Amino acid sequence: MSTLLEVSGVSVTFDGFRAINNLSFSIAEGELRAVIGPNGAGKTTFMDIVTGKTRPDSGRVLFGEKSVDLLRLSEARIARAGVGRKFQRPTVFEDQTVAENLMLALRAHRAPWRVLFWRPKPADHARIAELAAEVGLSDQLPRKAGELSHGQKQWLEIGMLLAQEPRLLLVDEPAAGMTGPEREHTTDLLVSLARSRAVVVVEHDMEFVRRLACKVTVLHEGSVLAEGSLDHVTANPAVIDVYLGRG
Ligand SMILES: Nc1ncnc2c1ncn2[C@@H]1O[C@H](COP(=O)(O)OP(=O)(O)OP(=O)(O)O)[C@@H](O)[C@H]1O
Repeated sequence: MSTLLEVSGVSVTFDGFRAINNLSFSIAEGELRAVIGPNGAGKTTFMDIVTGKTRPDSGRVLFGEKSVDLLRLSEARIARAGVGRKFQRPTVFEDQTVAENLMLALRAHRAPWRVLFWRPKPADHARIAELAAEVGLSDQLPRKAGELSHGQKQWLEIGMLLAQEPRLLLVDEPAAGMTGPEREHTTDLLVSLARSRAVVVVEHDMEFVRRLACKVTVLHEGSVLAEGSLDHVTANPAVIDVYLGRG
């Protein structure tokens, strides 16, 4: 599989504190990857760098077959280049229906001058039905988003991100606040999304990570401490020492 994202030698210092320290790793096209690590390991900062919210002091972040340097692009251009990010808290429009939320996301995907003149076409309605089916909300399309369960709101937001057709989806702690069945649906959803795009999941819940059955990167003090299957990294004494042993 070819490389989609390559982070190399990235460092960020906040007020003299090195939050990301010479971080290097790569994500393949269509890969599902879990990123774990103790509080303060740099997981959020890593996502902030890839999405352009935080600018590193040094290093490179290359994306796609043309190796576009994301560090030269604005946040909006990074999103348009194919990087989507799902924050921990759902940010759907509560007073709009599920269908309207998806429609807004489709509309927002257009370049700013196009949004102004955009009117939904039959193909857009079909796309909304497709997006809803992809995240398991086909039977919820007429409902107000505010009436959905926490898990359903999260899936709706994922559906809205899919409207941008990302090639890389970054997902921050999806299992937080979900019921058992919602977690199961979310694992299945992430696994199925990764069939046609790369998905990077930051998560603390080890059972959730186990069910993803993917390669795991352990961050510690802003660098990669270990990488491999969950069984491989959780057997690593250094990982047990800094992360698992503390629980
Ligand atoms: N804007 C900032 N200014 C100062 N320090 C920051 C800033 N952002 C992050 N940090 C620090 O950088 C370190 C890495 O933080 P980060 O949020 O990336 O860790 P994390 O692995 O996501 O942790 P958690 O699991 O708790 O979310 C922390 O020590 C944090 O306090």
